[in-house]
Amino acid sequence: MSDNATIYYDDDAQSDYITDKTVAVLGYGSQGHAHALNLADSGVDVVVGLHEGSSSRDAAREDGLRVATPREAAADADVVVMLVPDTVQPAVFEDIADELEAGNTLMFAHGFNVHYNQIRPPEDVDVTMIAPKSPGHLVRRNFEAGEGTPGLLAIYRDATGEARQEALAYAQAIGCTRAGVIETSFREETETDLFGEQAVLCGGITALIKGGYETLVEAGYSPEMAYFECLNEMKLIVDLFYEGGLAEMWNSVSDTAEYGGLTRGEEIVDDHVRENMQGILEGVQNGEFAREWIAENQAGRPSYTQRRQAEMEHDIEEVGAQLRSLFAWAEEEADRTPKPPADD
Ligand SMILES: NC(=O)C1=CN([C@@H]2O[C@H](COP(=O)(O)OP(=O)(O)OC[C@H]3O[C@@H](n4cnc5c(N)ncnc54)[C@H](OP(=O)(O)O)[C@@H]3O)[C@@H](O)[C@H]2O)C=CC1
Ligand SMILES: CC[C@](O)(C(C)=O)C(=O)O
Ligand SMILES: [Mg+2]
Ligand SMILES: [Mg+2]
Repeated sequence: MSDNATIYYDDDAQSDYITDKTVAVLGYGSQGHAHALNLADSGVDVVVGLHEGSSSRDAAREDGLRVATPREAAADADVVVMLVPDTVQPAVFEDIADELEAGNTLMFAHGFNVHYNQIRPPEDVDVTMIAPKSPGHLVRRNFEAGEGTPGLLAIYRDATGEARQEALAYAQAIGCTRAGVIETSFREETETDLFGEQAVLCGGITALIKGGYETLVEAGYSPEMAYFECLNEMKLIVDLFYEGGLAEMWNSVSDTAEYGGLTRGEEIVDDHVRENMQGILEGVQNGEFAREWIAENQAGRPSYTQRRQAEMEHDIEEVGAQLRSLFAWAEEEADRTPKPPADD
């Protein structure tokens, strides 16, 4: 553990810094529904802010929450949490900005818009972040199971002198201090999060899976074999990392797999791949990725739409859907798995 890491747990938080307040959760998607429901279960007064035509309004109401427009919710609240997609946050901020009063808090779960100057919050408002290091649906699932989700805390502006205590109380209310909350900055959270999702967690891993699958299928092996080997078993291997680090995985696999993996892994992720990772990190640090993503949205998302479609049409998706429907637990899983938002 690095000497200067500050990690907070339940005992470090005083719940009344958030239970005495009204929190407006703007958005009811992956993070929004999890924060709103966990806060409400922790005794916080929550209002969900969604635009009039929002398809999430019914879901929030059915879950027993009060729903208003983002402006009304912000006007009612002491703490406003931006949990709409990063690309729509600047417009939502413009809409609610004059409802923020001195001493209120504007909160984020990711620093993109503050770090890249797409949102400039007023000077007299606290600006904080509690960023769960997890997809939102697991933030809710873990909380309901009595477990926690690790998170990050960052203070961009402490106008009231109480920003840290309030953010910690919020982290406790959504279950993050059960697992541990690390203090960081908006810059560090933004850059590491973007790098991680591009190079490793989302981009890197899907490219590795598809590369392995295509290599086997092109060599004449059956798509079903390739699917199980390169995608399905990935989850089982990652579960071992999660439980006990790299060592638990290496202990659990055969010596043959361990020797093959230790000798061949670095042939795959070689110096060239590491140079590419450096390039991705530089693009995040110098703002090139942010400018590209903002321009992509301004242009109506042409590249995003085309790449997303191609991903959905990859053979591995068809084979996977067929195989998963045969799993004995498929029906139970389908009931438990939250549906993704329709258009995102
Ligand atoms: N996804 C995740 O697990 C993680 C996300 N984050 C961060 O959390 C934040 C939220 O991300 P995420 O949960 O993925 O977001 P989602 O894409 O899941 O948010 C969708 C929600 O936002 C609403 N919404 C969309 N457009 C607008 C608008 N113009 N005005 C008001 N509401 C709108 C949607 O309503 P409707 O149904 O009407 O479209 C829906 O309720 C981002 O900053 C993200 O980086 C951080 C950690 C992990
Ligand atoms: C890994 C993707 C993520 O950063 C997350 C779930 O933490 C995101 O932006 O959704
Ligand atoms: Mg993340
Ligand atoms: Mg992210």
